[in-house]
Amino acid sequence: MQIGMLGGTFDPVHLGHLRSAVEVREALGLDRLHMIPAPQPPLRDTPQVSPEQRFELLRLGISDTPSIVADDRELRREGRSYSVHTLIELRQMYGNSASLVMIIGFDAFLKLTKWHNVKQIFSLAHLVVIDRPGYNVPWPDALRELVGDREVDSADELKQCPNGKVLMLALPSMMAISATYIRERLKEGRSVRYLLPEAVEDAILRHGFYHSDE
Ligand SMILES: Nc1ncnc2c1ncn2[C@@H]1O[C@H](COP(=O)(O)OP(=O)(O)OP(=O)(O)O)[C@@H](O)[C@H]1O
Ligand SMILES: O=C(O)c1ccc[n+]([C@@H]2O[C@H](COP(=O)([O-])O)[C@@H](O)[C@H]2O)c1
Repeated sequence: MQIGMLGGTFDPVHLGHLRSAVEVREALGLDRLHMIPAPQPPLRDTPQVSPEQRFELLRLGISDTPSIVADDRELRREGRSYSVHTLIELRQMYGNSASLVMIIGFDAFLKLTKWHNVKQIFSLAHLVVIDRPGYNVPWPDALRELVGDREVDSADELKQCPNGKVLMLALPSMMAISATYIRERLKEGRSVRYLLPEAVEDAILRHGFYHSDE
């Protein structure tokens, strides 16, 4: 069995996240992909839109996409949303023989050396890094050292052991969409149509999320 985890602030979830989730699940042949909102993302300010509201937007966005689930497990934990704790829970849930894959975009990968107990992450899961437009930069030395000889060339190699490998993955449809761009446009009262699922856009406009108070 092969299980994926795609964590995020999802403030809000957008088509860059969702299309990546569909393509990465297909590319790796994942049996299930958990999309997990972080209530208190460790390396940034806690968003104004609450964890429950961001989870609800994610749930609306995923709708009934096969094998992709909105997972609220981090909402049930106190404190900073450290991925290592989430991976421990998923490992307990799926057992030691499942191949567990943590998926992050290249922008998040560039900060990986700052993550909590990052070496333990490799004892729990593989890491798959997906390309993100605008982030074609060289790896810092500390990151190269952390990855060491864990890098593999193909998705098949992730199936041969439960954890510890790193795969850099270019997906066919990279999207230059970010939540920052969406928040900025909403603040300016501009259209966000086709950047996120219609149901998510409708809910954001109905609740008045991200609009300017001035
Ligand atoms: N357009 C995209 N293509 C590929 N990966 C993405 C894309 N947008 C976000 N990701 C990845 O999804 C994960 C969660 O992203 P996050 O919720 O922080 O969204 P974001 O758009 O980067 O948000 P923000 O603009 O607020 O920083 C991260 O690993 C990030 O790298
Ligand atoms: O565990 C950590 O130390 C850690 C540090 C930074 C980010 N993360 C996780 O990485 C995911 C993407 O984070 P972000 O800030 O890019 O939205 C999200 O699930 C975070 O909880 C985790």
